[in-house]
Amino acid sequence: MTAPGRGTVPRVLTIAGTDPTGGAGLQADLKSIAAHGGYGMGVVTALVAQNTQGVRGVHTPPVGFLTTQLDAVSDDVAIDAVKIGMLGSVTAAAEVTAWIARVRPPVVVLDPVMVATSGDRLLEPDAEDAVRELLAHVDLVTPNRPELAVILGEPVAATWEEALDQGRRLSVRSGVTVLVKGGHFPGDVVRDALVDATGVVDVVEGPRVRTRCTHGTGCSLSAALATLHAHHGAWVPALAEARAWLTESLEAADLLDVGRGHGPVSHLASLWRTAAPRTTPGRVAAEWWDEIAVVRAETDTLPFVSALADGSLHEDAFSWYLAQDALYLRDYARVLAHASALAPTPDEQAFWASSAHGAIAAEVELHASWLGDGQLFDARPAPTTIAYVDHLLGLAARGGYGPLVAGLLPCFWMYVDLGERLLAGLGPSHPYARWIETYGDPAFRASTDRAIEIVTTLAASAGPAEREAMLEAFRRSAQHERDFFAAPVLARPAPERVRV
Ligand SMILES: Nc1ncnc2c1ncn2[C@@H]1O[C@H](COP(=O)(O)OP(=O)(O)OP(=O)(O)O)[C@@H](O)[C@H]1O
Ligand SMILES: Cc1ncc(COP(=O)(O)O)c(N)n1
Repeated sequence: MTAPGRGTVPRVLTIAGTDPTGGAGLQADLKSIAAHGGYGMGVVTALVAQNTQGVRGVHTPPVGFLTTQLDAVSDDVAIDAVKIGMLGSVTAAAEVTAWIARVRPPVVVLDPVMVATSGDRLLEPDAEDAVRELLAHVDLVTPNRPELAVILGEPVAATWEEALDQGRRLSVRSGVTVLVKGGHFPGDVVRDALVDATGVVDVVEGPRVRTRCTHGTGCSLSAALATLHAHHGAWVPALAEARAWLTESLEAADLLDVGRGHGPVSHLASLWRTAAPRTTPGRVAAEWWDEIAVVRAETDTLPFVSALADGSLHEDAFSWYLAQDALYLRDYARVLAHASALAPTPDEQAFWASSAHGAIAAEVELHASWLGDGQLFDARPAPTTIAYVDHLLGLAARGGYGPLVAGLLPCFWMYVDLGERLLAGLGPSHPYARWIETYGDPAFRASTDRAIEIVTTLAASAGPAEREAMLEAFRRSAQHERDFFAAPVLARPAPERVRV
């Protein structure tokens, strides 16, 4: 989706009553205007305490305040289109008529709201004449089947053809284009027709959507038409586009799960379908974990990991691995300390500092308890150790906090994952139980969860380039983890032994 250029977003004003549940009236109009690429503005005629089940009360502010609202908009903003919905009273209708006559907005659509879907009246009976007078000042009127009859002072049309005929006569009488709406006629196909005074009829058909959620369809359609006319400059393409949108919005309506009566349509369903999915820390975590699925599977099947799991790992190979781990931890601790230095918050600074302390303490512990004081072992860093450490030191040198902490994450995450699984299958006399317990430890899990939280929260709010750089650092560290586990040679020839 490209950003709209200057002057390409029509400024559309709705003059309507309210619906605090957001399905009809002014709230629905604003969503509809936005869904069609318009800038929505709203002047309130009446406050309606209603929900999807019915109307509980109507509060009409003094009509003088309606005028103040209308003037506040027109004194400041160039209006491209107006939609008029619920007027409620004679005085409100007369006031809006006077304002329209004065301001002469380029396009005016009148939805002559009289009765809600629930059956509650939204227009005082004596205001019907005032609505008829307003007709002379509008470009399109969108009555439903009963409203068409009331405006003409005739019985409700029994058939679609009768409704079309009523629409034609209303257009001749008022000089206004009439949208005859077929929502109230039975059948699998729903028809709407634009009828003008010359007798031209343009019918747009669509499937009837099987849903109870039709609250506010008339409001939403008329607001869509006002906005789309500002885009297209004509009613027929505006209606075709609005109808296709309304069908999609009705199809998605049940998913909203709003209210227990006639729910609202899903005004933004089409945008939500095509918009990029929202990035959340949880989604980043799931995607990144999935991203290294192959590397994790390769790690799990390494001979070293299998032998460690069943306890058959030769002591020499384990010692060699531990020595590499100790060498790695020295630099890993330095890089964690670097992350602490770059951290944007005291909390994160403390976390990385404490992790740095944990890593170097683990190195000291490895020496003391596993490698033995004065024990000889091959202490030169293996190529895999050098490569992993160089990758992390490179991230630290480049100075970006995001990629750096993303690169630090696999050492937490892959270890805790492996440690927990090894711990779950640990037999009673496993020779490396104590070492495995370090990584399956709940405290290490808690640190890992915090590291995941920090990194994924950062990635979720980062721009695409930064997020990709973070993912790349994470991916490469995961590969280094795998290679680190692949490095020990299980049946080792007598190694060259030096003292650390
Ligand atoms: N179930 C449905 N499936 C498809 N389109 C529908 C359905 N119900 C209504 N519509 C369409 O919604 C629009 C409004 O129709 P309707 O004739 O119900 O007007 P309304 O009574 O003014 O609406 P409201 O429910 O807001 O009072 C029309 O375009 C109509 O064709
Ligand atoms: C403020 C206001 N305006 C219009 C309607 C009609 O919508 P519906 O007929 O779908 O209830 C309404 N219920 N409330």
